[in-house]
Formats: sequence, structure tokens, C-alpha cells
Amino acid sequence: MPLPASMLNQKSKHVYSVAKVYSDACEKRPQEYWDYEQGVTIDWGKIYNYEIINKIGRGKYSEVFSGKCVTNDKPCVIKVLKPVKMKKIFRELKILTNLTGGPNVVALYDIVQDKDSKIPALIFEEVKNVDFRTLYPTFKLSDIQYYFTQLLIALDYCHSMGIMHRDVKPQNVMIDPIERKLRLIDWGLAEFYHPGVDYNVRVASRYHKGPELLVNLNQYDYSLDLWSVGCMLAAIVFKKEPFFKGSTNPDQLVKIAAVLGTKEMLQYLAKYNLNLPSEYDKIMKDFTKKPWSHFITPETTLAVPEMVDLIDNLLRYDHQERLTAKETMSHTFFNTKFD
Ligand SMILES: Nc1ncnc2c1ncn2[C@@H]1O[C@H](COP(=O)(O)OP(=O)(O)OP(=O)(O)O)[C@@H](O)[C@H]1O
Repeated sequence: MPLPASMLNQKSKHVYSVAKVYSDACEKRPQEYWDYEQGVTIDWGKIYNYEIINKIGRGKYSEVFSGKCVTNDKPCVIKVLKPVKMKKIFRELKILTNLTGGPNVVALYDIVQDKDSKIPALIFEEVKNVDFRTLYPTFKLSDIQYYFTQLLIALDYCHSMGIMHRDVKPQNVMIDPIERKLRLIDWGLAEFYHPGVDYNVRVASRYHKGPELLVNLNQYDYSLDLWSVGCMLAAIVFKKEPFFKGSTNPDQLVKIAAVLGTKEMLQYLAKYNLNLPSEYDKIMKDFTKKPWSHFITPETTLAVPEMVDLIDNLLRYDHQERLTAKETMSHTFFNTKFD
């Protein structure tokens, strides 16, 4: 029986922006692939197969524990979801079941449910992560080439599967430097991409929010994730963590404009027929675009020309101008040998 029509792929009356790549990734797959509103058939595992060892993280939407699977003694991570709308839970489950097994995507081992609260817990592979504040300062250019290629492989894969991550940031990129293993985690804000659909701009974490989110451009796409990658690279290379440090969401755009320029921001808005939201009236200033050389000091030895050019091609206001994940991987920076 065909599924009833869904609101999830309802195009806006006025379509003004469509992804440059993989725009039909969902449409070409069956509706069951992306329609999480019809519910998700879950093959529930057995909760007594898992043992909690200790708490390792607490997010807005979950509590995360390290644990082990008692049947094989294998370590795992147990993400106990907080009670939120079932629709959000279904979305995370659908996306994870679609993506698990993909390159550098955290593997989902099992889904279990507390029998009283009915709240699901997700069982993942464990990554022996080293905190980015400790790890990133040790990176040489060759490490950046290696780990960012791994991250881009994960992003190109999820984009090719019609999914935008929408929360790319160092805290969601687990790296085990001993195994040189990288996994993209936290698919809780990820969403299926349908061309011409208006998306909620209240996604991503402040420092990694793309300009499209801050100016209420709803028809954004996979290119949002590439802005966040640009922020991560700029922070590492220019030794400024985070690179754009807004104190509020509106201030985040002010911090971006202070680097990329105010005139350039207004040109971006004009291209998509948008006005600067009134919340900026009192706080936006007329900044001139700063050249990247402004951020170069004797300490920024990673800021080689190839890297600066890469950052310049990711940190673009216009989401349609940013390199895609695939284009980023073929950028000269990744094809240059550094010591
Ligand atoms: N597979 C894993 N291996 C190691 N650590 C993990 C793993 N999954 C999650 N963590 C740890 O738990 C933290 C929270 O996990 P996650 O980001 O999935 O939860 P969340 O509730 O969605 O978080 P947030 O509110 O920050 O978005 C991570 O930042 C990380 O430190």
C-alpha cells in the first residue's frame, strides 16, 4: 500500500534555492526511506544485554554513558534520549538506520527501550576520543589532511544519501588518534533534504551556524555543513577557537560580518531577496572585509596559502558558492605534500 502524502517534501510556493548536488537523493528513493512521520519500524534489542559503566557526556537531548555488551564483552556507548517529541526521535532513528555502516559514520549497534518510561536508548560503537582542545593543537598539516578527508568522506556520504547533518562541530567529531579513526556522531539534528522545502533555521550550535541560519534563509541545504567545516579549519589554522565567537545568535552574524564584510552580507541577502532581520538594526555595523592575512601571526604556521585558499572557499556567505564536500576533498590543499 502506498504511504499517504507527506508534508516533509512539500515544496514552498516560492522556490529560490536548491542544492547544487544530490538534490534528488531522497526523491529517487522510496518514501519509506525518508518519511519518518509515518513512524519507524524498530527491531528493539534487549536492554539487559547492556551494562552501564560510567557517564561520559550530557547533551541537551541525551545522557551518554560508556558501557559494554554483556553477550560479547564489547565496549559500547549508550545514549539515553531525553523525552522529546516522538517525531524527533523517529527522525534520528530513521537517519541512523539509513546511514549506519557508511564510511566514518558512528555505527549504531542496537536500539533498546526502557520498559517503564518507553524512552529509547541508542547503542553505538565506542570511539576512544581525545578532546579536541587537546588534540587539535598537536595537528600538523598532514594530520589535518588526513582527519578532514575522513570527515569529508562522512559528509559526502550522508549528503549523497539525502541527509544534512546540521550540527557539525568539534564536539560531534570523535577522533581516536591511536587508531587514527574518525567518526561523525550526533545525528539528532540531522534532516532529510528535499529541494524547495523551507527548513527550520534553529539548528546547529551557535559558533558553527552558517549565515543562512542567522538571516532566516529557510531553503538551505547540505552546504550548511561545509560552512561548519570551514569554521573548524579556520579555528585550527588561525589558532582562534572558536573562530567566530558570538555571544548570542544575532551577535554571531556580527562576528561573521566583522571578517567577511557587511556590504558582502547585504549582497548575499539581495541575491535571495531577503532583508536583514530587524533584530540586527541596533547591533550590525558597517565592517569592511578583512583579508585572511589579517589573521596570520608568527604562530599560525599551518596557514599555508593552499589552506587559506581552502578556508576562503568554504567560509562564503553564499551557500551556493561554497565548495561541496567532494570539491573540498579535491582542493589543492589535500593534494599537496607537506612535511
Ligand atoms: N560513540 C561515541 N564514542 C565516544 N563518545 C561519544 C560517542 N557518542 C557520544 N559521545 C560523547 O557524548 C557526548 C554527547 O553525545 P551526543 O552529541 O550524541 O548527544 P546530544 O545530547 O545530542 O548532545 P548535544 O546536546 O551536545 O547535541 C559527545 O559530545 C561525546 O563526548
